[in-house]
Amino acid sequence: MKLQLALDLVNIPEGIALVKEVESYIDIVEIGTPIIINEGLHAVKAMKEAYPNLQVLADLKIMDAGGYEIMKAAEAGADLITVLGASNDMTIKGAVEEAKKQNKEVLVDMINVPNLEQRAREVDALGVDYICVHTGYDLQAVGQSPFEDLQTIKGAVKHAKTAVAGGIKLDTLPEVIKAQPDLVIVGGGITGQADKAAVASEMQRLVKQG
Ligand SMILES: O=C([C@H](O)CO)[C@H](O)[C@H](O)COP(=O)(O)O
Repeated sequence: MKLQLALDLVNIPEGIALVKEVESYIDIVEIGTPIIINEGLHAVKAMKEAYPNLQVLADLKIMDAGGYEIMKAAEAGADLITVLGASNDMTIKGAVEEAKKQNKEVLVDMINVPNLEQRAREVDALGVDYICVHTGYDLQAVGQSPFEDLQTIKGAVKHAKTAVAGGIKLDTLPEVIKAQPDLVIVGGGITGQADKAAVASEMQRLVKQG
């Protein structure tokens, strides 16, 4: 099981400084969609240059032009790139094909997919690397969480690795780990804490313990 730190509400220098505090406790650093909107793929390039030993995920949430957008993120140094589960199969196929060419991984974000179990099976058959259940900020704000969705896809996905994101904190991490995802994604649960290193270190301990 791996731990991914999601950076969303910082600029490039703030993100690089934040990762310095938790570098040894995380496997993957995510350049979140808000950062990419603000800074472009330069943020991915800057993070990879600053931390060549960490994997960098570009949260592009690709919805169309799968192959082209994967190619651009790969050029910037991303190791993993997100594509939306709600996009067309042709988009996901194009993304997977290009990612394989570039030796990169595709994480399909199932945010707002209504027929989760069926779509997870379909996406799994397209050869993606990860399928991720995700409760976004707007649904977290009305009390939703991704925990039940994780159970749903665990029963449906046979080939891809599974991932979970959306409001995970230190106190809810044990419940998440029980469902045995391959990847746990945490944003505010680390970035919003006063002692980020202490929280990330404890999260790493729990994740490694499985
Ligand atoms: O993907 C995310 C969100 O849609 C904003 O882009 C976040 O990175 C993801 O939800 C993890 O962050 P937290 O919910 O703060 O853990």
